[in-house]
Amino acid sequence: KESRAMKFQRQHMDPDGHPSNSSYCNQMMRRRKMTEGRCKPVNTFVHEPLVDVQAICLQGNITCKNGQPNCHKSSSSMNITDCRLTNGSKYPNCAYRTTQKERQIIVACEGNPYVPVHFDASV
Ligand SMILES: Nc1ncnc2c1ncn2[C@@H]1O[C@H](C(=O)NS(=O)(=O)C[C@H]2[C@@H](O)[C@H](n3ccc(=O)[nH]c3=O)O[C@@H]2CO)[C@@H](O)[C@H]1O
Repeated sequence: KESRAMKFQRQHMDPDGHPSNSSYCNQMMRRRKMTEGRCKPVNTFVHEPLVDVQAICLQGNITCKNGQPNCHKSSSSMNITDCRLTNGSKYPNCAYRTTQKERQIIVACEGNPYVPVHFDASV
């Protein structure tokens, strides 16, 4: 069974990648298995070393969107790509808009070791 930490990495980590073109999201959402059964509407990939994203959990606690207190915001902005389902998209042909951004990211951390398990938002 896939751990929550490994699920976070599958869904959100792409340290060596970057959207070279507009099909980055179409390819990566399939490759990382987020278009099975349904097209995941929104997903962010982070183009930073895993250790830097794991270090976010050491930042001060902030409240997550779901009200839990185990979220943390990165101290600096990070290279990310937002993938957002387009209006004309029809399952199983999940069509995404690829947008590259530099944003601080907010993740939820859990467990021992205390690591990212959920991507909350970018700001
Ligand atoms: N505090 C917590 N502590 C621990 N666990 C927590 C906590 N909160 C939730 N989980 C868990 O995480 C799991 C999960 O998949 N949550 S999810 O909201 O659907 C993820 C969002 C995110 O993947 C994506 N998104 C969204 C915005 C953006 O900029 N970029 C971007 O990628 O869209 C998704 C939907 O918004 C679920 O099992 C829930 O129980």
